[in-house]
Amino acid sequence: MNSFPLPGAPVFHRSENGALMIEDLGLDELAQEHGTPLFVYSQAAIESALSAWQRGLAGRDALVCYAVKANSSQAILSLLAQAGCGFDIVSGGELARALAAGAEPEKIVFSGVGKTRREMQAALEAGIGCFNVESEAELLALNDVAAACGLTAPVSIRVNPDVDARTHPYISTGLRDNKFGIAHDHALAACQLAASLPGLRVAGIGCHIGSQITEAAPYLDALERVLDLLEAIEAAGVPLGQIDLGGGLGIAYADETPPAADALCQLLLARLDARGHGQRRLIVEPGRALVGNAGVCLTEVLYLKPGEDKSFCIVDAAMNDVPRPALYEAFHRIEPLQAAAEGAPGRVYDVVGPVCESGDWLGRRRLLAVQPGDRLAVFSAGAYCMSMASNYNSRPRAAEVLVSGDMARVIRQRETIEDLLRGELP
Ligand SMILES: Cc1ncc(COP(=O)(O)O)c(C=O)c1O
Ligand SMILES: N[C@@H](CCCC[NH3+])C(=O)O
Repeated sequence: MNSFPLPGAPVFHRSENGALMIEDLGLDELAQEHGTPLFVYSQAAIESALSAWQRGLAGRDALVCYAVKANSSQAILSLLAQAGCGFDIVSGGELARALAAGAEPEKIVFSGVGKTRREMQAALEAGIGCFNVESEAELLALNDVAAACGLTAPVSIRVNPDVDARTHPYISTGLRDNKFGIAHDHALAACQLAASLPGLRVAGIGCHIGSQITEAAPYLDALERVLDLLEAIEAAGVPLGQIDLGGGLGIAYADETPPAADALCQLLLARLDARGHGQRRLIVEPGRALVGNAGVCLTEVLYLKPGEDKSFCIVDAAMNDVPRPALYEAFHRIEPLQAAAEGAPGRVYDVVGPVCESGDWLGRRRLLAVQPGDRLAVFSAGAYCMSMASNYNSRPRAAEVLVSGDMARVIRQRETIEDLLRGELP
């Protein structure tokens, strides 16, 4: 596995003496200064990922709405907002985070199958750009809330196009038996219902077929199906303005070769043009592709437990910090922060955390030449790690640092024991 380029290269690279670097800073120095486990992100990597989408969509009526769930830290949201990005939110909490980070309300879209009336009201009052509605029952509830507030809710119907995104079953969302979206066959009725409700304004149609998608084909299939529907719905008398193609573009955790964002956008735009829809407003909702390979989780080796059949490298980060391996058996590359001495003996380890679960592993069968006290980087930890981190085993959540060039700043303090106990009553 280690013959592939480092995820996030060239932002992540090794110096001449073998130290692992993020931009112009040594990761080991950052780990020593701020302690471990520690998430470290590159501002340049996030900005360059966003500009690939913006480049691919340049000259069009298009908006990139970052899926906040991938990493919802305030500093990351604000740097994306400053770069002109919109946001895809799925809760009142994400709405508050996006607004606090300086998001323009009209560049916010609200997805999710279970929006509460309270969340709908907050988003309406904030003046968000669109609600991506996932059921007829939700249309009725949103209409009630809008009427009660004296406002009109812009809605886009999220359809389930029944397309196989060819990704892990837990992160596939566009198949008929997933809970997401309005079934293809019900989309016309849903649009007609929305158009008949006085509190709603039909703004468009969309889909989101899954996450960590590494090919363009499922996107093109979904686009074709959405366009077929859009044409049928408009022919039936409901004009639909925009198309939202959701998020889902994958990243290279190992040897995956997902299309580049600008290339994918060009393919999608060419297909829209070919079908005569090139003038329509297009929204995309990437999450992982903007931040996933911009971050690492640094961890220190606590103990080695060599064995005849299996050896364990026990580190101070765990499934509560980097949950993806436990949840999806996901692969994250793991590298020592300092190069091993020439000829140092290596051993094949399972890299595991201190949490009391056999599922608490970060990497399996990794060849490492390490000693207790050495530090490691878990790569591709910018997306769906900190935002899914928990306090399981009463472990305070890690700190986060954002690097730009040779500057580093703490963007989230390490949680304390007081934080853990806050709000609890004896
Ligand atoms: C509606 C919606 N939009 C966007 C995303 C972002 O997905 P990804 O991080 O795979 O780009 C998700 C999560 O899968 C989602 O559910
Ligand atoms: N949490 C998933 C992605 C979920 C996308 C949300 N619909 C992951 O880590 O890969």
